[in-house]
Amino acid sequence: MLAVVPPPVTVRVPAKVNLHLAVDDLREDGYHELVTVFQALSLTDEVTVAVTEEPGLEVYGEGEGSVPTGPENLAWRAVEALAAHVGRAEEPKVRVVLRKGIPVAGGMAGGSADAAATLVGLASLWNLEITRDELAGIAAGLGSDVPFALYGGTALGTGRGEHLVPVLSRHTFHWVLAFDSEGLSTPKVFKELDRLRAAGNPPRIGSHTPVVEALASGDPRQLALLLGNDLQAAAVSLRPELRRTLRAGVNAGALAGTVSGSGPTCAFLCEDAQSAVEVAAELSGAGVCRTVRVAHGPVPGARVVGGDDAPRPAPPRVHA
Ligand SMILES: C[C@@](CO)(OP(=O)(O)O)[C@H](O)COP(=O)(O)OP(=O)(O)OC[C@H]1O[C@@H](n2ccc(N)nc2=O)[C@H](O)[C@@H]1O
Ligand SMILES: Nc1ncnc2c1ncn2[C@@H]1O[C@H](COP(=O)(O)OP(=O)(O)O)[C@@H](O)[C@H]1O
Repeated sequence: MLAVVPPPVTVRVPAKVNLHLAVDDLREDGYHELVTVFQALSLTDEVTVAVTEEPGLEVYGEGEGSVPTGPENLAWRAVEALAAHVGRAEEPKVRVVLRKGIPVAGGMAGGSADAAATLVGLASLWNLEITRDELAGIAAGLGSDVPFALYGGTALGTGRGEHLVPVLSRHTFHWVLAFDSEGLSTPKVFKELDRLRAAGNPPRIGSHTPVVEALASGDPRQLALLLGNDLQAAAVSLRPELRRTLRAGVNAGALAGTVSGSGPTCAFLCEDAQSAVEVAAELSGAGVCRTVRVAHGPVPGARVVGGDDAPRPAPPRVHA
C-alpha cells in the first residue's frame, strides 16, 4: 500500500528588536542574566519543511553564503531536537528550505527565528499534538531568543531571555533598519561588554518599567526617549562606524536609534509610516550602511502560511 506523503508546510517568522536590553553580570554557566523587552517586527524569514528521501537544508536570500547548511544550522538543530522529543530520533526524513529576509548575525535573531519556525512547521507536518508552551521548552534549549520567535508580539524576557511575559503594546510602531555589510558575533559582543565593565565603563541602563508604560500609552515619542541597550557600547567599541550610522538615522528624521541586540543592525523608531519611508530614503543615500528596510511591530510569532500567502518558488541558483 502507498504511504500518503503530507504536503510541505511553510512558516513565516519575525525578526526581533530589543527596545530595552539590561545585561547583568556573567553567570557561572557562561550566560548573562538579562532583562529585555522584545518586539517582533514585520521583517521575516520563511521556512518550508517537507518529507523527503534526501534530508538536508537549503538557504536562499539575505546572507545566504554565510549561513551554515550542515548540522550546526539552528533550524536543523530544531529538527533534531523535536525528533528526539517525539521519539523519531533516527535521521529525520526532512528537507528544510530557508528564505531569509533577516540579516545574518545582525542582532535580530534570524537563526533563532528559523529554529522557531522549524518547530512550528514540523509540528504541523508530523501532525503532532503539542502545545506552543511545550515547543517553547524545546526552543529554550536551542537558544535564548528562540522562545520569543514562537510567540512574537511584545514581551518582557528574563533569565537568558527565555522566560517571557507578554507586554501590552497599544500602537503599531514604525521602524527603519540599517543592515551592516558584516555581522557581529553575539558571544564576542557579550565578552567586550565584560571587558569594558572590568575597565570601569560604561553606565548600565535603568529599569524596564518606563518602557512598558510607554508601550501601553502607544506614544512613539515617549518610547523613543527610553530605548536602551547595555550591549550598544560593546557593539560600538567593536564596530566604531556604528556611531556614524546611529547619528545619520536621527539626522534623517528618526525619533531615536538603537543598536538591535548585539548588533550591528541599527533600528530607528519613527513617528509614523510616512516618516519611516522618508527616513529610509534619506538614510539609504547617506552611505552609512549596506541596506535599509522599513518594518513595523508588533507582529505575531512563527505561523503557518497558506492560500494567497503560500511561498514563492525558491529563486534559481546561478552557476558561473
Ligand atoms: C543578545 C541577544 C538579545 O536578544 O540577541 P542577539 O543580538 O544575539 O540577536 C540575545 O541575548 C542572544 O541570544 P541568542 O543569540 O539566542 O544567544 P545564545 O545562542 O543563547 O548564546 C550565544 C552566546 O551569547 C552569550 N550570551 C547569550 C545570552 C545571554 N543571556 N548571555 C550571554 O552571555 C553566551 O556567550 C552564549 O554562549
Ligand atoms: N538558520 C540560521 N540563520 C542564520 N544564521 C545561522 C543559522 N543557523 C546558524 N547560524 C549561525 O548563527 C550565527 C548568528 O546568526 P543570527 O541568528 O542571524 O544572528 P544574531 O545572533 O546576531 O541574531 C551566524 O553567524 C551563523 O553562523
